[in-house]
Amino acid sequence: MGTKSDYVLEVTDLHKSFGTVKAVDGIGFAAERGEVFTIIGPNGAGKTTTLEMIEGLQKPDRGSISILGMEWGKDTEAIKMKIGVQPQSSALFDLLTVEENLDVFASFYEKRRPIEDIIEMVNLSEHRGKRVKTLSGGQKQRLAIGLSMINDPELIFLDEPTTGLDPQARRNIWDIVRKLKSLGKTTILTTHYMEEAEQLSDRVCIVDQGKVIAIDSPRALIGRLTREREVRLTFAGGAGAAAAAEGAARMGAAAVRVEREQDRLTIWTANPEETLYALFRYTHEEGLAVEQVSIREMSLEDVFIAFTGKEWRD
Ligand SMILES: Nc1ncnc2c1ncn2[C@@H]1O[C@H](COP(=O)(O)OP(=O)(O)OP(=O)(O)O)[C@@H](O)[C@H]1O
Repeated sequence: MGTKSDYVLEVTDLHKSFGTVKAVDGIGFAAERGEVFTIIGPNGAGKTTTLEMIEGLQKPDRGSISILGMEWGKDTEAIKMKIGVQPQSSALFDLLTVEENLDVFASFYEKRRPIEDIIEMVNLSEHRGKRVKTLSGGQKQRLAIGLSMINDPELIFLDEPTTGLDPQARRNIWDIVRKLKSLGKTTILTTHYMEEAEQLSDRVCIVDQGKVIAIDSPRALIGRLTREREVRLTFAGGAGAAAAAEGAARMGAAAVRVEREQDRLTIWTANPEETLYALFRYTHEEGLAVEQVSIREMSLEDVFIAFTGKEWRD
């Protein structure tokens, strides 16, 4: 982590307005070589506009973008050789086969990754001779990612590669992102799926209203949340047993808040272990049977809600 030369992409104070709408309002970040860097944010946060400026498709009103030390305008052709942008599915040639699509895209570049390699990497060996129009949504997305790799780029942009795919198809795409990482590629990802961001990202950048709200690893972001955990218990003895345990839980020093609904007890505590230890000692002494117990882990979704004040929806 850290020295300036490790940055593959540096974005500084980026601005872009459409009329009175400030789509991007001072966004800055730097992505390190080999990491999966994910931008998440609510609809309209400015993710696509940011990516399109980085990809050279839109011109910023203000701010700078450095890609492998190069700049759009000065080093345009050189940048194009070094980056890979996943095309929209609609940009694929429907009547051509998987292999023919790769051939066409390959013809745009001098430096190429062998097509054989790519087909294997995106797991399309069995479908190489099929026309694009006969492929499933997930297969098309895999081909699109394959096309972004055709020039063997160092930096790859995947804009919502799994949107609309079923869970298995999404996981197949995750495998490809992990393979890219194992090859040492840097991936800039956007997604609407929190679980995906949490699973795949080395670092996550939360964007809201054109601004960066937080950047860190999923673990570190979750760690910034309050340390309280939610502990839930149900009791075989029903509401009476839960009420007795509720009294005991309220006596415990670690519990911040206790709620009971029928036979279910919910305790918010900064120290779940201590809380449970004290509570189990009590239930054991009183002969109360605990039926179920769980501690809810904080997720990236909780982080998102805490930082943006907005509910998340897939
Ligand atoms: N070409 C344009 N003309 C006018 N307004 C635009 C244009 N492109 C984007 N905007 C506005 O800029 C804001 C940011 O849009 P952007 O598409 O970058 O957000 P996003 O985070 O990618 O959203 P989503 O998650 O819905 O894809 C929105 O308010 C959007 O309506």
